[in-house]
Amino acid sequence: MLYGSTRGQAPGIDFVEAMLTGLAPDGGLYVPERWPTLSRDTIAGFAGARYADVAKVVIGAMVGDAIASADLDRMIEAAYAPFRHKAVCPLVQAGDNLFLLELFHGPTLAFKDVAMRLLGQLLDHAPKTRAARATIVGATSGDTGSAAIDAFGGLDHVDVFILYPHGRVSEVQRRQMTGSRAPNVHALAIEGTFDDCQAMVKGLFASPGFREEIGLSVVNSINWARIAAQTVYYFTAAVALGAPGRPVSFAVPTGNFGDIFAGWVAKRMGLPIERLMIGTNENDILARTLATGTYQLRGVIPTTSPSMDIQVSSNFERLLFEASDRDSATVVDAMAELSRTGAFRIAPQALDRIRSEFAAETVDAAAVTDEIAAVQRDNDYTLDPHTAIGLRAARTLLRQNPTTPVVALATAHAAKFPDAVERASGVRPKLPPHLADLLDRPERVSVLPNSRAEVETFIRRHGRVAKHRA
Ligand SMILES: Cc1ncc(COP(=O)(O)O)c(C=O)c1O
Ligand SMILES: N[C@@H](CCOP(=O)(O)O)C(=O)O
Repeated sequence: MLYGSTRGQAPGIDFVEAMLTGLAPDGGLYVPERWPTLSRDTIAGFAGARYADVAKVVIGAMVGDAIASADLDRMIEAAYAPFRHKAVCPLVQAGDNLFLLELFHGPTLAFKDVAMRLLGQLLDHAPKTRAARATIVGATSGDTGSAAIDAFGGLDHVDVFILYPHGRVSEVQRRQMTGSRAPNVHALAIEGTFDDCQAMVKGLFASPGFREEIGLSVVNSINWARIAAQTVYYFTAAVALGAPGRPVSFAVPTGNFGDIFAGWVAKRMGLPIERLMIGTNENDILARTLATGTYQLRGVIPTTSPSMDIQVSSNFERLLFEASDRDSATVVDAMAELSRTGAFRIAPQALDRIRSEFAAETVDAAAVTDEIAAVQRDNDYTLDPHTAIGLRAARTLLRQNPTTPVVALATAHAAKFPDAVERASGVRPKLPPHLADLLDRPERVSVLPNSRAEVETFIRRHGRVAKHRA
């Protein structure tokens, strides 16, 4: 099982190398050279299975022989043990043929835990087997960072640097990052947007020699291992609703396009997914792209769903590669055009393919408020603003086709965004007991300008891995 870059200029490597490398040396994103598939019988066999057991099969197909299966199975068991719900990612009914897939039962209350807990296990295992030490970086609009800090905090051969946009995350998200006492963890508040943070992370990989010097990897969904782990819950949800005998659609609140791309991967592996619905907030580059065929950057607008205040939707590169018959020259040209002009056009055939599998809806702040209020009133269920976007988009899909079940991904616990939720519903959601003292924990954070050079210097100065390697 080998992985190659969407930009076609990096040698094929196995799953573990792809995970440790993060971003390919040519600036592209790793994808399997050949898509693994699961037979109809295998998928049917997931009915009633434990989440971890489904994960062993689905992730195992993507890992190939890069990790001994007994080791992988052990790591998967350990990854999902700390989840607060026995089903790990339970499905709850929200209406006729309408379901919520709760992905927030991990330690930091967002879907990021599902992949990050496993990544923590895999990265802890990999340096021992490949004799490496690692420096992990991540750009976050709040959730990836908290999940990474929780998963990697305290590991002694890994340093973690998380870049978040100063003043643009919720208080709970910020404190989850700045409240860590682990000496290997560094929360960096960058004077810029999430897109600036993500550009800086990508820039660190392009900085001559830096990647090798510090053993750099990244925990965003540009890392293939994140996508692989996020694929599993599409299988468990669809099978619970009758797949493979019955198609299912998904509505996904979307920012960096990682979570919904994992759904596309599940479909490519054999899961009968009818439609993948992109739900966006006012930062609606993906909805505009589907409507016009032009991927065009605009300034980021702060919204009540801050984790999705993203314009540069990194994983769209993977979809573009697939929709363009895996032609890396098309991707290279598009990405060059994007950096030169802030936009690129998608060829008509590729656009048709994308439109045949995906739909998109922009859900503005007023609709988010309505959705939270209505679900609180009608179902006595408290939505977070990101989940409200997914659910609103799911209702649209259901109106178009009431016979196919639609699953909306519930990507965060309402308590991560208590102010927006209380304003909409009148209910102030409480943090679960393990985070009850979060707002009293002392904070540790470094505020840095939007400058790659300054971040690079900070990592060299504060990273134990960097010092060890020097
Ligand atoms: C709570 C929440 N929902 C949805 C998303 C969107 O996910 P993705 O970036 O994978 O599209 C994010 C992060 O981007 C998030 O943190
Ligand atoms: N919403 C994310 C943004 C980064 O997304 P990722 O899935 O690519 O890590 C966050 O909360 O950090």
